[in-house]
Amino acid sequence: MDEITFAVLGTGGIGRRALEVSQHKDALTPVVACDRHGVAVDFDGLDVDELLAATEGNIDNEVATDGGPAAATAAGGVKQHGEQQGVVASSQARPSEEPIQEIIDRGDRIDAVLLALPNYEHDFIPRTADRFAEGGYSGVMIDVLKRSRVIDMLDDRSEEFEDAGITFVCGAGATPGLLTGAAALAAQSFVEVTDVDIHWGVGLKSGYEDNRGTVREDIAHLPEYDIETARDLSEAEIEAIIDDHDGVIEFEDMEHADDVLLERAGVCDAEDVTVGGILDVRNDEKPTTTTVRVTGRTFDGETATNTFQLGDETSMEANVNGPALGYLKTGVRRNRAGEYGVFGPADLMPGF
Ligand SMILES: NC(=O)c1ccc[n+]([C@@H]2O[C@H](COP(=O)([O-])OP(=O)(O)OC[C@H]3O[C@@H](n4cnc5c(N)ncnc54)[C@H](O)[C@@H]3O)[C@@H](O)[C@H]2O)c1
Repeated sequence: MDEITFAVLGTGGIGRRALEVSQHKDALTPVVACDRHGVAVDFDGLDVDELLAATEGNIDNEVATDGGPAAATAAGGVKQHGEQQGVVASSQARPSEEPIQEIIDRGDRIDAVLLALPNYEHDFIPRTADRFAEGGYSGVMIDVLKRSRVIDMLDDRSEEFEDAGITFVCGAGATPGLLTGAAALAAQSFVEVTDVDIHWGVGLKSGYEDNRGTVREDIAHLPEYDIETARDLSEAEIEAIIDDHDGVIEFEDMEHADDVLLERAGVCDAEDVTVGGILDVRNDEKPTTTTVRVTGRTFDGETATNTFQLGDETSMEANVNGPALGYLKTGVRRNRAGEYGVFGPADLMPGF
C-alpha cells in the first residue's frame, strides 16, 4: 500500500498512543498532531518519540472542547509538569488559537484524520467533520466515539461526505470498533442473530493519569449521571465517585454504538445488543475478560453462541489504537477506490 499521511486531532490519552502504535504499522506517516492549545506539523513525518517524551505526564484533558455554546469550564485541565502545556511542550509544536483550522487548511496533503477528541458535546465530532467538508477536505476521517446517538448525526451527513469525497469511518476504537467487527464476523455462522452481548474489562492503574478523559466519559454512563452532569464534575468529585466504588466501577446496559453499528450493517436489531463492562482504576489486571457473545440460528436449524475474547494482557490503549489505525488504513483503501460516505466497523467486515 502507498504511504499514508495522517493527522491526529487530540493528543490526549488516546491520541498519543495512536501516534505510538502507528510506528508499528506499515506505511503510516503522522504529519500533524494537535490538541486544544497547539499544533505540530511536519510533512516529512513527525518525530513521534520526541513528541511523546515531551508530552509525557503533560496531557490536556480539559473538559471544554471547542468553546461552543455547550462547552463547560469545570475543573480539570492541563497536567502541566513542564514549562509548556500539552502538545506545545514538544519542540515540533507551537501554540495556536485555531489548531483544527490549521489542519483543515493543510487537508490536501493529509490522507486521513483520526479524531481522538472528547465527546462531552455529542455533536462535537459531527461539527468538526462539517468543518473539514466545508474546508474542501476529501480524504478519510475516523473517530473512536462511543455514543450510539452520534452515529445518527454522522449518517445524516452521508450525502455531504459523499459530495465532498470523504470516507468517514465511525466508532472504530475497541468498543465500539474491534468488538463490533468481531461480532459481525462471529455472526456469519448464523442466518438469524438473536443476541449480541459485549462485556468488557479494563484495568487502568498505570494508565489512569493519561486516561482521565475516558474515565469521566465512562462515569456519564452510570445511571445517576449523564454527559452534562459528568462534564461538570470536578476532579475531586470524580475521585470521590471512584472511592465510593473502591476503584471498581461496573456498567450495565451502556449507550454504546455497537448496537446501531451492528443494525446498520444488517447483523441484528440494535435492541438485541447489550454492552456492559467493569473498569478498575486501581489495578492493571483486567477485572473481567472482555468477551463478545453472538447467539443465533444456523441455516440448518441449530442454535449456538459464538464467543470472541480478548487476551487479558492486552491494554485498553492497544485495543483502541491498533484497530483504529487498522480501520484507518481500510478507510484509505476505500477512499482511493472512490467509495465515500459513512462506514461503521461492521460494514468493513464480511456482510449478509
Ligand atoms: N471506542 C473506544 O473503545 C474508546 C476507548 C477509549 C476512549 N474512547 C474515546 O476517545 C476519546 C478521547 O479520549 P481521551 O482519553 O484521549 O481524552 P483526553 O481528554 O485525554 O484527550 C482529548 C484531547 O482532545 C483535545 N481537544 C479537545 N478539544 C479540542 C479542540 N477544540 N481542538 C483541538 N483539540 C481538542 C484535548 O486538548 C486533548 O488533547 C473520547 O471521546 C473517548 O470516549 C473510545
